Amino acid sequence: FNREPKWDHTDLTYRVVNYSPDLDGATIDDAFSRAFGVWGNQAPLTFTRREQGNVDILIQFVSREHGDGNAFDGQNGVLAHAYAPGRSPISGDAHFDEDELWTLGGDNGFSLFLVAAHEFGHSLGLGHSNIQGALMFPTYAYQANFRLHSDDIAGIQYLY
Ligand SMILES: COc1ccc(S(=O)(=O)[C@H](CC(=O)O)C(F)F)cc1
Ligand SMILES: [Zn+2]
Repeated sequence: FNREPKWDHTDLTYRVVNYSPDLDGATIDDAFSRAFGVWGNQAPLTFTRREQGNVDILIQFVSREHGDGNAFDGQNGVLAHAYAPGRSPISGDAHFDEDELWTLGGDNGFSLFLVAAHEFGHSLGLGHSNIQGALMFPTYAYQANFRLHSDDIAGIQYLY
């Protein structure tokens, strides 16, 4: 998606518009908070959740065509997508495919924490890494004990 360099502020806000039925609300909120923390630990960025009003990063669970011209594809395939920083309303927003089974453990389904951490990388301006093992590598691979790769750290510290 259109690539803006980075946010012009570091106190970022986000709102969870709706929740997946796959996990309870508190678990989803915690997964998103931990996913933002992955990046907040490496750069001078803060992330504040807002219950309503204008925010930088709008988070939604949606399926198929959902109004941005980038329809989701049902179960598997594309799991989520996110928009780069910028001034347009959709800039920074992250959409998660509701046709996936969202979980946290490594068994069936996809880790909402891992996918969110990757998507929020895009929301912050990161592209894909060519290093397998990096969070920003373009394909999903479950990691039981998640660790950010040095390439991910280099990327976020280059930007902020
Ligand atoms: C580890 O996090 C992710 C890996 C792969 C994906 S994806 O397979 O949905 C990817 C979307 C993306 O790169 O964000 C693909 F292009 F559709 C999403 C999150
Ligand atoms: Zn990606």
